[in-house]
Order: sequence, then C-alpha cells, then structure tokens
Amino acid sequence: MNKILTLVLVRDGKRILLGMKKRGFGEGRWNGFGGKVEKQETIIDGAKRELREECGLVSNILEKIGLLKFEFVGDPQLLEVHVFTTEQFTGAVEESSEMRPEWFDTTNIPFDKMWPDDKLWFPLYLKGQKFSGYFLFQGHDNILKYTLDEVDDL
Ligand SMILES: COc1nc(N)nc2c1ncn2[C@H]1C[C@H](O)[C@@H](COP(=O)(O)OP(=O)(O)OP(=O)(O)O)O1
Ligand SMILES: [Mg+2]
Ligand SMILES: [Mg+2]
Repeated sequence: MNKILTLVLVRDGKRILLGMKKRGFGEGRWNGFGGKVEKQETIIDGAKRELREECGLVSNILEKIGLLKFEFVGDPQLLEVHVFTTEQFTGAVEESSEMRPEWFDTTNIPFDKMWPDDKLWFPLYLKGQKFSGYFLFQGHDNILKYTLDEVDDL
C-alpha cells in the first residue's frame, strides 16, 4: 500500500514560505510543510495539522494543486504526496523541532538545496497549473525517469 503524505506551500504574493528540514526524511533540504497522514484523519486535515505543527500557521483554506508519486529503487513502498497551497492563513511563523521557516521571493527559490523533483514541477505550480507526476529515484539525488502532466482536476 502507498504511504500517504501531504505537502503545503504557503504563498504571500510574490513570496513563498519554505522550511529547512532539521531532521528525518529530506533533512538539510528546503521544502513545503507536511508529513504522514494519520489513520484517523482525512488527507486535508493531515495537511492542516502538519502545517500548524511545523511552522505555526493555521489555514482552513487549502487548495489541492498536485499529486506526486515517488518510488525509490530497492524500496517497494510508493510515496503518494498530496500537494496543497494557500494564501489565506493566520498565526505567526515559528520555527519547530522539524522545520526552520523562511520566506523566499518566487524568483529566488533555492532549488539547489531542495529535492531534485521540485525544479521540474514548481514552474507549473507558480503559474497556477495543477499537476500530477511520478518520479523514480536512485538514492535521494538522482531521478532515473519521470512523468509530469498538467491536469484540470485532482
Ligand atoms: C522525493 O521527493 C520529494 N520531493 C518533495 N518536494 N517533497 C517530498 C519528497 N518526498 C517526500 N516529500 C515530502 C512529503 C512530506 O511533506 C515530507 C516527508 O514527511 P515527513 O518525514 O516530514 O513526515 P512527518 O510526519 O512530518 O514526520 P514526523 O513523523 O517526524 O513528524 O516530505
Ligand atoms: Mg514533516
Ligand atoms: Mg510533521
């Protein structure tokens, strides 16, 4: 069975909030906020919870913008990452034990310190296009093959 995860990208006009992952999967990389969906919660509730836990922001309006599937050579479990965005949030941005948040201009996204797939699908996200993708990784740095499609609905 796929492992279900969330990823939330917070926008404020021309800025995007990313977090430097301080521990665990993806440590040392900038990413949106998210994680594993728990058994008793819906995917969107999991996305809201992870956003609050990891950077202190509360949002009740998350828009689903992408679905990404990741496979790693030698690991039979597929990661299914549900990607959301919001421009409507309350609260103050706070560092957590997992993430150190920082605002970036959308023209200056630190792709060299992000997962390598991000530079492929971020341009779609930034122009407001929904997307669906599959990436096969060898280790954490190399994409062996991928598909990425623009979609109307998710
Ligand atoms: C492989 O490519 C990936 N690219 C991007 N951009 N994001 C990814 C990739 N693989 C996973 N992710 C995202 C999905 C989640 O937001 C996190 C991974 O979840 P995490 O380890 O942060 O799970 P938590 O439940 O938050 O962790 P704790 O159990 O420690 O709270 O990365
Ligand atoms: Mg997380
Ligand atoms: Mg978490």
